[in-house]
Amino acid sequence: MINTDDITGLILAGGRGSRMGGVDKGLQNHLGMPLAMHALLRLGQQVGHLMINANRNLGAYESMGVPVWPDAVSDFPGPLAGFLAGLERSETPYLVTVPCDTPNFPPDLVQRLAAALEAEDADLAMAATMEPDEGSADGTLKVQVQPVFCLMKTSLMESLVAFTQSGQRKIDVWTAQHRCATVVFDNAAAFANANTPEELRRLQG
Ligand SMILES: Nc1nc2c(ncn2[C@@H]2O[C@H](COP(=O)(O)OP(=O)(O)OP(=O)(O)O)[C@@H](O)[C@H]2O)c(=O)[nH]1
Ligand SMILES: [Mg+2]
Repeated sequence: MINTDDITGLILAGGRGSRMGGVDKGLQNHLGMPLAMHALLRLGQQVGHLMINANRNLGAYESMGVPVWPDAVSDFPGPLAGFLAGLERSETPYLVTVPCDTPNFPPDLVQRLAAALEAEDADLAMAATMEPDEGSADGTLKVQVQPVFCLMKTSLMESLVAFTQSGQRKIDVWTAQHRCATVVFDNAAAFANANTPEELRRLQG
């Protein structure tokens, strides 16, 4: 069994927040706390170590009490830059990522990803939900991967360095290079994320 103490949890807060008007999304207030703090408290119940990946307002993130690491690569190349910062800095055999804009992610996220990774002898495990298949008229559901909810072996660092250095940035292209487990969570609403001010308001009921 994977021990929680062998897992570092990484909050991904390094994006541009362009759909929210370019604000630093992790610092936006949600029910009295910054969004990133919600993620930190929720993930803190599930892992032994925590860190934040952010590229702006580093002092504000540092005041949340865990190490903060910016992307090593500049120019906001996407979430994989956050994965890389986490892999470079974590001192445990496993790293799990969650985005800062999804405050209600499942409390058993890490436990289920870890169980699947072990059971399938995989290198990575990603969350997924069942979502309406837009190509079909009869309400068929299809598996929608949630790739920023990802548990991975930290030994994947060299692979990700090579991948990003070759100029690639798509998560699914990188994860497809490795043995990957997928865990479907029934509660799709738990993965509702705030990309726009309106979506953030909706999460506040
Ligand atoms: N480190 C890092 N993280 C990123 C980058 N781009 C996106 N992310 C993170 O990846 C997760 C999912 O990204 P989005 O929800 O699209 O967030 P975003 O990029 O801030 O927002 P948009 O600019 O509106 O797409 C969020 O947790 C972001 O913080 C990046 O260039 N570097
Ligand atoms: Mg998002």
